[in-house]
Amino acid sequence: MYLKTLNLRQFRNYQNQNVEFNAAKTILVGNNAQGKSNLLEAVELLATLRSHRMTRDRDLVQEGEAIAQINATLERQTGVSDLTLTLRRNGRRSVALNGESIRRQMDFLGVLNAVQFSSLDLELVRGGPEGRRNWLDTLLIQLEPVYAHILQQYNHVLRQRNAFLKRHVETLDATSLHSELAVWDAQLATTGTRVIRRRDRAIQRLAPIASAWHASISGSTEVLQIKYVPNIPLEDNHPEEVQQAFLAKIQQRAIAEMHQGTTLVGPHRDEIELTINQTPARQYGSQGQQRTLVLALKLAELQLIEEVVKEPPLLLLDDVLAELDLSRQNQLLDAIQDRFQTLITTTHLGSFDSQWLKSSQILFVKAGEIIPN
Ligand SMILES: Nc1ncnc2c1ncn2[C@@H]1O[C@H](COP(=O)(O)OP(=O)(O)OP(=O)(O)O)[C@@H](O)[C@H]1O
Repeated sequence: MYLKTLNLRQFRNYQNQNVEFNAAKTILVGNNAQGKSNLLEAVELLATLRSHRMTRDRDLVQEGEAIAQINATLERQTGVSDLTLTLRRNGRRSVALNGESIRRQMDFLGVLNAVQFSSLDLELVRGGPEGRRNWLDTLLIQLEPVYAHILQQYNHVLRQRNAFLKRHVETLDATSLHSELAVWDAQLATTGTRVIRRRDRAIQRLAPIASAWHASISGSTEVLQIKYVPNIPLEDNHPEEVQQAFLAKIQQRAIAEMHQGTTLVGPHRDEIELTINQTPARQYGSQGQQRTLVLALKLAELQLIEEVVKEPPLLLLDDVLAELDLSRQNQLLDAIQDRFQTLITTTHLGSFDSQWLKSSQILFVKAGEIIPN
């Protein structure tokens, strides 16, 4: 797939900016805080309706404005699509495809696919499980857009169950609490099972690809394993069995839940374990080795999305090339070649190979404006 144009209106520090992409690789150059990452973030939003920066919509809308709009034309094997995402300070969003407004956001997801890679991704190794769950969920949204809906339903039930626990844990006796909770338990188990099974399937597919990339980058000296460790024990990926295990665990933890007034069981407490040579990646080795791991994950995401959607997704490289040593840079560049349309941000062109510079479109970014070369 190929992103042909992008228009940003009142988005972050862009007032009204058109960009035409005319090469497989576009390098956005500029000093810090000029708007390079903002542009990549806009593309990420079109692909996933999420931003890895975890910002609220009111931060995406330009200061002093009520509405921001991101518009793009995208060429796919099936034809050209026009995507529009409108963001509002009050958090309400609307999406349109080819000028027609779309009611369900999941019908918008899956039109543009992109893999985003920034230095924040190192948190996948160093940070807590929430970051890894978010990463996997964002990938799943692109592999199966219906997952966005499934996750939303689960989170909705989870919030309501938590609110119920908080409200009633002190006012109801244990028997009434149990019987009322049973309704929420059933819904939590049904929606949660859908989340768990999809996360499991995605990791089953991603893990071998990531391990292969990792072996190739590290010269086979290190073995990367990615393991889905669901909060509900998962014997096999059968819906009834997962659901039963879910309900059994809720029973086990009932006293603790009442004591703490919050839901302690379910995929909001899942972990995705990353190990290198059987040691947790967080504890294993240098920053360089952790970067190799993240690079392997990103290359695996690219490959898996391509396998599933049958077209190469875009790659958004936010200031990461300079953080990789030369050999890893070359591994990445070899893997990309001209197959994946790539948008790259950098503060200086010095770290780029001259072949790359020759074949790339170079755009200068200054204070929310793009100045062509
Ligand atoms: N809602 C907003 N309204 C106006 N300006 C904004 C808004 N959100 C962010 N900005 C501005 O955008 C700029 C940050 O841009 P961005 O994060 O894209 O930086 P960058 O060019 O990628 O640089 P770096 O290398 O530091 O990441 C800052 O000047 C910030 O003040």
